[in-house]
Amino acid sequence: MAISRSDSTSLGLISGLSLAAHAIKSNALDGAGSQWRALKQDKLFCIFLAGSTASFAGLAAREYLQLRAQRAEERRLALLRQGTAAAHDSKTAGKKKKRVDTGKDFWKQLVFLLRIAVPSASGRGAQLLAAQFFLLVMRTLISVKTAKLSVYYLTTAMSKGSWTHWTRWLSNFAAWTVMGTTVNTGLKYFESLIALEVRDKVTKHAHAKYLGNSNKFYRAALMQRGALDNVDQRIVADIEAWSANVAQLYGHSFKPILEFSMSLYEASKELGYARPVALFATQTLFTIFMRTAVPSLGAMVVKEQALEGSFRHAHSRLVGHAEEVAFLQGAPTERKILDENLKTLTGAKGWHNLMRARNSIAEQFAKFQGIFIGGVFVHIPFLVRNNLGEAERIASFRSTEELMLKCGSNFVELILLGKSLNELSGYTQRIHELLTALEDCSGERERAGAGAQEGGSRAQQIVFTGLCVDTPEPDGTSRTLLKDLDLQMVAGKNVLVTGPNGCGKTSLFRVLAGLWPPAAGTVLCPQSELMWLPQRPYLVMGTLRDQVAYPMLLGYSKLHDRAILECLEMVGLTKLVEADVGLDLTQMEWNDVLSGGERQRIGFARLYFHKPLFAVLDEATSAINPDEEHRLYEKVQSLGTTVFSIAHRLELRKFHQWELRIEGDGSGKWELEPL
Ligand SMILES: Nc1ncnc2c1ncn2[C@@H]1O[C@H](COP(=O)(O)OP(=O)(O)OP(=O)(O)O)[C@@H](O)[C@H]1O
Repeated sequence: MAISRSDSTSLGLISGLSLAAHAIKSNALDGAGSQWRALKQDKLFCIFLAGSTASFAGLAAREYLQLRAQRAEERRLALLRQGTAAAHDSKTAGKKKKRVDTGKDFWKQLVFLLRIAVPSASGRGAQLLAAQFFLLVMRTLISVKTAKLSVYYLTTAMSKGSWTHWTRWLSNFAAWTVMGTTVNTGLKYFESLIALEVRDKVTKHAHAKYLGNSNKFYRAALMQRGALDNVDQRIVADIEAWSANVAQLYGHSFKPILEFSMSLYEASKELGYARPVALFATQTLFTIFMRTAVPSLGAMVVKEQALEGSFRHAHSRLVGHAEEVAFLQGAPTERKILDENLKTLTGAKGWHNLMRARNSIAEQFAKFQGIFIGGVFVHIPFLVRNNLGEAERIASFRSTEELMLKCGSNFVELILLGKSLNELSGYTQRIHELLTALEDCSGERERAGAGAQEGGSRAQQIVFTGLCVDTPEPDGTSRTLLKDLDLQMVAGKNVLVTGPNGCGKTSLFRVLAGLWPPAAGTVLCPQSELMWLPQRPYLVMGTLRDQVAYPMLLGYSKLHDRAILECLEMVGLTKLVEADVGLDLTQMEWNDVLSGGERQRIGFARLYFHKPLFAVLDEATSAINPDEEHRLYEKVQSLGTTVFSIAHRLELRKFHQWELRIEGDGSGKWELEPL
């Protein structure tokens, strides 16, 4: 099969190209004429071509004009909103857009995330990557060998009419088919396993940061800005897309590298190295030039994911407030809000698709240019070679051409990996931003923690010393709620906190719990001995038992059932314990099946169950009738829990020894009086 290399390369590159140029010059008219004649003979095809081109162009123009109008309207609205949070967002989004590319930052961020995804060289992730690598090498071997042998045998069989060669082709084809199918299936399977493994590791890492000991999820919810907006979207959707992209890129970057090198090696046996090298140098230059014309896919991904997040958030809000909206008959308004969100999302995606089409033109052009130039480089030596029989010439040409085509398409694939990396950079930035922002929250927490320290040996009391509390305004401007508060709270001395709405009653306890950092001063508090009962107690997904034991999750364990039943009895909720299922009773959403008063009673049952030394009762009995309220308070006292209460009802004063009155006039003034 092989022809001597000196034969094939005896024609120099330049002289070969000048021969080709001469041939084109002499036959260009003939080429164009033959195309024209072929078209004229096929009128039906011409009509179809003209019709479909016209309708495509019409549709594309309409889409373009619509999207342009929509973008102009969005820009106008953004200008109107200037100075508001929305304008702030769009400005920061604009800044972000510039930063998304595959530069140095991207590689740093990617390495940072990959270290989380594959933490050790012997772990499951590394094993999967190694297995995938061997499969990739195997597939490349199969594909390169098949290309060369198959084409050679088949072309020889056809040109010589040789059954022997045809049978060789058949057995070769059958053998490689079985192997190829197995390897390709393995590759797909391992790609999905890698994607899952990467997602699992990165998501768990994000969960650990988000839901670690320091209430970062609370800060994330509080500071819904920048990297902490749509945390759910980033953790659920972005990490999933990033993992799938990484797994796909791993396979798709090794494959072209391997296939390119092996095909080039095989083809060089016929063509030498000069032609392929010249070919790929041309292609590199061409592709670099084309890439300057394409937009940044990373920036598009960032924007799209942010809009997806907002759309999802709008839906979640409706689910969370379904009852209020239904009472207010707000469905048409909510629909408008959701449709507006959808419109912004589809508008942005539509525009991006148009930009991607530009990208695709550049890509397709690069591919066809590769095939064209590749073809010319391979065609010339065989066109001028006279020392081969017809069958031999065709067989050698076809098998070499096949290899060079493989080389070419892999080379283009390799260069176009830039596109996939560009898309990946969008997800990478969003996830990296989130993890870094969660890391930064620690600073806040440390500052908060500096205020709300564990009491140590003084664990039987809560002490505020020179405490100042400011609101954490997202734009950096804050208001003073409390100034220089000195208060020592000892066991058995309950404090009633009063003041006008918004004066900072709850905020004082946010600082006490370490959720907000104090503006100045310190708080000493036995955190593990403090419990908070809000107006709307949180109900966890789980059994009735879990509602009482929260934050302990007992599930179906009956270990504490007696105590839990007693607590439910004390708050008058034994009716919830159904005869057949008992405390195993589970509801999809407890908030939907319990009334406001029942929810507050669950809160008290929880308090009785845990018996903390201190508790903050923040309007915790607002939905309970006064008689019951008294009994609940008496029980709290008898269990030895000292309380801070925020309450407006005068009847509750008798359960407290002190009143802390906050002025709420912006001066931060307060008064402490015995009751
Ligand atoms: N996350 C926040 N970011 C910025 N400001 C906040 C935040 N949470 C509360 N505030 C502001 O802090 C002030 C005090 O709020 P706080 O909840 O402590 O009021 P309150 O005295 O408990 O009021 P009420 O009696 O109505 O429950 C309010 O003006 C409120 O707008």
